Amino acid sequence: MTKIRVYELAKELNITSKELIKRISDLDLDINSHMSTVEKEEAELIKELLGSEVDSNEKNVKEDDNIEDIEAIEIEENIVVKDLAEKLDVTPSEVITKLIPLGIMANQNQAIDFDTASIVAEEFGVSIKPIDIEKDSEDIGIDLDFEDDSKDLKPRPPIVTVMGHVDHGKTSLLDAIRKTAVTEREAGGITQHIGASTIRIGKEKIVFLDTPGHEAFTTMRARGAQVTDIAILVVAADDGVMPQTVEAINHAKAAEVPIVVAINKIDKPTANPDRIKQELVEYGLVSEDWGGDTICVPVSARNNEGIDELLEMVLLVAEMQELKANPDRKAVGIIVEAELDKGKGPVATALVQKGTLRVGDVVVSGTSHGRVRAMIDDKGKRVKKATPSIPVMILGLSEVPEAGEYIYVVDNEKKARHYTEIRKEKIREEQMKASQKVSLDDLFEQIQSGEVKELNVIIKADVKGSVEAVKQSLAKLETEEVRVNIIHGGVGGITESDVMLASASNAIIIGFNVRPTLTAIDISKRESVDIRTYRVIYDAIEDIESAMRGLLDPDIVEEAIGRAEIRATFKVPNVGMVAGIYVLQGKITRSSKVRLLREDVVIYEGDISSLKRFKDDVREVQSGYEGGLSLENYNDIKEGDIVEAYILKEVKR
Ligand SMILES: Nc1nc2c(ncn2[C@@H]2O[C@H](COP(=O)(O)OP(=O)(O)OP(=O)(O)O)[C@@H](O)[C@H]2O)c(=O)[nH]1
Repeated sequence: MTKIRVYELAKELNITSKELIKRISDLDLDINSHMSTVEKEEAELIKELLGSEVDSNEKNVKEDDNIEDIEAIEIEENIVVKDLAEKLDVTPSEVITKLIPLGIMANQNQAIDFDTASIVAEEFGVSIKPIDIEKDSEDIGIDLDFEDDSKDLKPRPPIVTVMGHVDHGKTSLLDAIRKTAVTEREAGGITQHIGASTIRIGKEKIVFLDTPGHEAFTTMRARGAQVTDIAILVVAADDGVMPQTVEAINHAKAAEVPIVVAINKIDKPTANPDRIKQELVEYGLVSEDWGGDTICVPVSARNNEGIDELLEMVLLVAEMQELKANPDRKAVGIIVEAELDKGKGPVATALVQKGTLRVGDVVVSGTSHGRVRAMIDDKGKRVKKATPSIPVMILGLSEVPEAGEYIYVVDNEKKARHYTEIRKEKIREEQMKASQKVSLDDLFEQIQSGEVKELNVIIKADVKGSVEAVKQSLAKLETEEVRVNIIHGGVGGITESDVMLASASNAIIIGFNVRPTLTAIDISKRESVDIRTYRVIYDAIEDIESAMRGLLDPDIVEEAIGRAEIRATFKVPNVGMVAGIYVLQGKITRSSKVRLLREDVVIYEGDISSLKRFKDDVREVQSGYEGGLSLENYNDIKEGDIVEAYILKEVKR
């Protein structure tokens, strides 16, 4: 049932809320006059009963309460008694006294809702109205950040991320870089892990992010922030381009960040830098000495070879990017890491993007705010200020902000608190909007309304051939309204990283004969990323084509009901292979359909032929229990395989 606020109804009737409440109780209706809202029907009834009476009294009311002359004061949805008193220019105890007849025993630090506040305010002859969140957040946005005049811009150090396949030497390279660049003066400092570090080369500085590149990219980009200026792609010269190398390339490309390639481990006898360059061509990275524009530097992180040259190249690329910021203004930065420290309370590392952050500044970041109590740099030193690009750990925040959130300096703590209130509201709105990400189900409407002009797709498959085949077929689906963009294709299961990339790029994920990991499923739900898995390429193409035309049929969708791990296998004469299972999540039922997964690749899809607990046949085995299972006409079951159980349901689109 729809509810109407007493305060709004009073406004409509042109009387005060207090007056309205009094009249409702005079009318002797079965309505609780202390409620801050009434049902819509009740409101209609009240209007009918009071309408004419109110009209004739209108003038008196206005004169009596004398509130029209005073401009309405804006207050938040919930306001602390003390703050309300301040706004009304009375003492907190005066407010508390007015609350008692309303049946509210509050102390000065307790919050009351808007409607109660409006009744109290009227007692003091003041009219209040709720803050216009939309308008206000815009105002505040302008207040927090603004375009700088180009004449105020000064060069700033580049912020660099190191990316690459596992074991290709990301950590070793970062270590080698730090060692090479440590100057005499800094040598005494103990490096502190704050999530990013600054190194000095002559007069220049470079800032390195510690977080593995693609995580830094995706979590931040998913929140709309972009911190990285340049990506160093590490490729081991003895191993070549591997799945995570490709992933890194696609992440950097999606974020439009230039790549400098470090061909690592050239000290190894099996190193073959030319083969790496050859392999990179396939991904659009053509080395300079081969006529392209990708800088490739051979290095050995182990022997400190080529590091100077690599850093020089990074500075060169930075120079071409003309990275600039205005250092003389209120600071704006991005949080790259944050945690709750037992001794220090909430701590967060911020990279200043523009302006200069100083100890004593009042800051807000998402729903966290506070006065900067102290700042610590990556050498563990206390510093008083941080200029553009420079990472510092900040102490003094009210709560742990999220990585990827912006942090702004504001005028005073009151403004900071006010902003966090608005942010909380925004976050609720954003959570609602998250469900508006692209999905096949509503693709057509989104195309029609002009919301989607490009359909971004990530393809994961069990073999490389499928990835290529899908890419080619999808490219043919382009229409005038919508372009199909394959932002990443790779071999293997659907991982957390795929989901984060999809979320950051508003993409859907298509899997062939592969399945998402449990974490990937969790995150996809949180980030509202649409994951579709198929066994046949044709089905996928058909689905996307129909979705683009708004022709998706009512569909049979599957609902995952549980997962179990194969803990042991036994050959049983006349039965075949029987597997000892442990149910990890949900349940496995005798009638459910199942998939057998090996490293997230689907190797069997079908039915269960028997399900047991000890010696007994059972209908289901629940999470946390062991059982035995065999598959219909299938015996290639191995320890470590995963059984995924699901049921099929018909849904209307
Ligand atoms: N020979 C040789 N070995 C290297 C070189 N750089 C790194 N390694 C070795 O390669 C292995 C992996 O190096 P890491 O730096 O841990 O690689 P990583 O990419 O950070 O690995 P993850 O953090 O697991 O993704 C280690 O055993 C290093 O000692 C190099 O230049 N030459």
